[in-house]
Amino acid sequence: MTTNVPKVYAFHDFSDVAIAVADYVVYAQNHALTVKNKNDRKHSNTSLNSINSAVAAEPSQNTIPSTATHPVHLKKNKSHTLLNHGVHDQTGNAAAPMKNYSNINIEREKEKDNSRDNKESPLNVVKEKRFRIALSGGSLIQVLHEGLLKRDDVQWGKWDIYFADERLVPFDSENSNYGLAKRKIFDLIDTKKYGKPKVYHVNEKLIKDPQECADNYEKILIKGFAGRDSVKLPMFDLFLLGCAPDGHIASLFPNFQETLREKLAWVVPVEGAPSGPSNRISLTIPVICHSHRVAFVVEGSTKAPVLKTIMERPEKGLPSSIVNEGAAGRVSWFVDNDALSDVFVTKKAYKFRSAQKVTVG
Ligand SMILES: O=C(O)[C@H](O)[C@@H](O)[C@H](O)[C@H](O)COP(=O)(O)O
Repeated sequence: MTTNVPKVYAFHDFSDVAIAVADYVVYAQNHALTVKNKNDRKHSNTSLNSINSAVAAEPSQNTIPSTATHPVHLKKNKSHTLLNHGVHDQTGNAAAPMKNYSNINIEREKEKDNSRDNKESPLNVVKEKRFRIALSGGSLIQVLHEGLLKRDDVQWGKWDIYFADERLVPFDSENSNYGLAKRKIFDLIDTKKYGKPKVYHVNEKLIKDPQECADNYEKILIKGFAGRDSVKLPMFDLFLLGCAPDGHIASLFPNFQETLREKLAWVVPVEGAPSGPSNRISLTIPVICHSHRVAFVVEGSTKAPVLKTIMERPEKGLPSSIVNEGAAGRVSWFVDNDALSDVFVTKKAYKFRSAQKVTVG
């Protein structure tokens, strides 16, 4: 694999991380809610070839079916990998392998953007824009709690919030990502003042069946992203990820090669997770890498060893290294100094982009 070095913003402590992440989120929000021109998406260069080459010990796979307008598994088997199952379009017809998937996708995005630019007045565009964000669980929720809730420029009413992953436990469990985000963020928003975000979580009734739950959540994403414009992959304005000491991001674990190699599904079931609740669902690497921006938020000394591997040994193919490669140029890391101790990487000072003009780190 080639080495793509992401931007790494270093901070003194957790509070500084929270302040900067909130600023970055608001910046992404403002960008998403403002008129875009066609050049805004020119960096939508998700490279499945890069992703392929970044997945350890996996032969390169360039030929991907392209006829379907959204994920193509009507009813999936446990394995979604391209080599293991038939591929169908929306009508259930077999789809023949065609040209390079990512190029077609980029062309379609460009065409759509051009046609939007031509047809819609700026006023209409602004009215219809929504900020689409994916959240992970874990300490990220506390970071957002501390950073976002005290700001008065978060347009919550224009947010569509999805989850990067979910642990398949009841929502009132302390392990539920949605449950945690609800208690720590959604329930605390002054909705009279800022509006109410649309929150898309898994169907709690399906938590006993990871495959069904993943399929159902994928349908929710398809409805949200492909309802108006058919798309091959959803494009989040911002995808927020943590990284666990064992290297997992969302619920994509190192050595779970089948889920890491997934090319077609937007959401996969995960069973037998080595840490935390065993059954989960997760958005996939192609979805993460297709996002307009990806930000990792990592704090604490327990993360230092894994960060060293991610930053210094990308060839190991940890999930975050795959994202650093697959979304190259759109990835930022917000990390405190404890997590960066002993990591050889160029650290940047974060420059505030939204209303405030402060520099921390
Ligand atoms: O459900 C999950 O397991 C999370 O989405 C997961 O990917 C999380 O982001 C990391 O485990 C980091 O969590 P911490 O920041 O709490 O270490």
